[in-house]
Amino acid sequence: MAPWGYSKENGPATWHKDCPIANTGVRQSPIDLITTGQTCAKYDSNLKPVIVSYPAFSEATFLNNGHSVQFQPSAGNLSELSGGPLTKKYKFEQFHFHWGNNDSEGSEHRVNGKMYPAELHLVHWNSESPNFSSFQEAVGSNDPHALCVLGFFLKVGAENASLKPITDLLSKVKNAGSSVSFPGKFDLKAVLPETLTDYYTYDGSLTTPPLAECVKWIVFKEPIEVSTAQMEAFRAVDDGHGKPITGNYRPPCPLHTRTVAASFK
Ligand SMILES: Cc1ccnc(S(N)(=O)=O)n1
Ligand SMILES: [Zn+2]
Repeated sequence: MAPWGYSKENGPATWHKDCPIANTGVRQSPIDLITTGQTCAKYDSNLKPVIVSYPAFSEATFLNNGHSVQFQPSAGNLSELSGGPLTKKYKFEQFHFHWGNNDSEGSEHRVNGKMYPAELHLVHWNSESPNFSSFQEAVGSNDPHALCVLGFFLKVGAENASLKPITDLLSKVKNAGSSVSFPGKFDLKAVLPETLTDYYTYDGSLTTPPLAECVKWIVFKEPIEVSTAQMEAFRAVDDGHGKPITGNYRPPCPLHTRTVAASFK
């Protein structure tokens, strides 16, 4: 079968052929984050701020893998995540983005049905587990919280100077399969809001194949601003079939018996 993607022929509605869990899973991601009514996110006063320790990365690869662009530091990176709903320390693996071809679509998670133009995912794996010692092993571990992904919505506004080194590099990885070694240092901490206190959290999955149900999701309420030009730079990245990646986001999945917790009222 052709590798998965986001076109009619290989998009989310076809993924079940290679990944049955797409249709049979009961904790699939993304979801629509509902804030009022019956199945809405429930305030949990025990939820603490998320703590990130992200020393500036000095060595990383920026890759267009045909379905997203990802920033992956070398194995030696010491970036860590803890706090929030987590009971363990997680190691940073990579970050990547999901976006649409216009400002009314692009994010994977939605808030009361609203999509943002893009969503940033910071992927981490539990570095304290006795059952695995790498990201790939974590994905295959069946541990319900092997991974933790931080999701940040992007909205159009002022230019984001902290993300500029990334958006300026997009033209260098226009072709699918192309990658560049990231020039100089990148300060991911500067991209994020100061305080990581207001978020939704729930048990879910990877949003692309293998769709493994091993992710503790933490989706932050406050969007990050980027300029129209920065959004346009994402929309010029190609998918390997001579077309721009137009909408690399999976539609929302059923909540089933899950509940969503909110760290804020
Ligand atoms: C690294 C990775 C693989 C698959 N899916 C995801 S995602 N979109 O759930 O963060 N991340
Ligand atoms: Zn993602």
